[in-house]
Amino acid sequence: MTRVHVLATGGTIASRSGEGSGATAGDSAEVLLEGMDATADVEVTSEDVMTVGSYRLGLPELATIARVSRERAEEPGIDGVVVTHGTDTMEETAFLADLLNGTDTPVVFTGAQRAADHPDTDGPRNLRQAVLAAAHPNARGLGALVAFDGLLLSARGTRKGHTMVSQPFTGGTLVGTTHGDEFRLHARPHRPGTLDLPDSGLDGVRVDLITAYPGADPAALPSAVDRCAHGIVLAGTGLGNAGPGHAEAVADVVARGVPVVLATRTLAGPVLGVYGRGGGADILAAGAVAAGELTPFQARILAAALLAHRPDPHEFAARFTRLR
Ligand SMILES: NC(=O)C[C@H](N)C(=O)O
Repeated sequence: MTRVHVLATGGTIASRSGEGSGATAGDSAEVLLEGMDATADVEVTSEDVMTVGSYRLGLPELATIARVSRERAEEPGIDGVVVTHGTDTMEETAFLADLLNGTDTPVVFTGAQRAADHPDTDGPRNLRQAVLAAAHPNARGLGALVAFDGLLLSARGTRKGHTMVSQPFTGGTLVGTTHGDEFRLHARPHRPGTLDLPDSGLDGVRVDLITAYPGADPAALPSAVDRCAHGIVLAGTGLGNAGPGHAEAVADVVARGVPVVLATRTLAGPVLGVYGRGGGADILAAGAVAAGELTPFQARILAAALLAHRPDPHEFAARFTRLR
């Protein structure tokens, strides 16, 4: 019999309104599975990793979740792993899990937009679809995925694009769809490679995200380094541009040994060094590494995972460019 192992981490799928200051995560994996309709032919086991809203997570917790997901994926008796997680930062943890997953066993993230005690909660349905996708033979080798409201998206490239609708995720590759108990594979996601974390995980690693906007102060870059950032992601405008002073600020922090990744705050498309006068061409010439098509949030996760190994700047640039 196919076995799927569920890792619960919290989020709205595990939250109830209760009394007091708003919904909080509290339901265990066991409670989540009690609310889910049984799945014929799939044995479901589970464990609790943590029980928090994903807006409270830091990099060490992301590393814990991603590592446990990989360890379970490596277990011979487990055919698929499901991670229940808050939607706010699912795109970060799922991408880290994708980077770490060198096995053929899929790791399928899911959650809910409406709390467990909401009359129209979407959690049990999403969980069931995630379990069925994780159990499916066609899901093998797909890395980490996000199953939500009938769609299965690649972890790489996806982002939360709406605060409250039932399908909040956008971007990424549409890998498959589920309809009832039927799962269909449409495409295989682009996965350029995997990596390991050191024993210390992401403890102590700091990567700051700085956004370009009209009138933005380029001093945000050196002050991030003063506050001990090991790396910076600059979310530029459009193709990866920023206003006066940013290219010089990039050159300054790169000279101090702190890598800068140039991403775009635009929803889709690659970073390209097209514009001068401080635009992307100058920022890349100042030593920034292009994020390619990675979102700023996922570029930050890749940068953190690489910086955990304390690479020299050339090694960082080469590994980032290979895995982006
Ligand atoms: N829908 C959700 O799961 C949002 C929740 N606040 C979280 O990210 O934990």
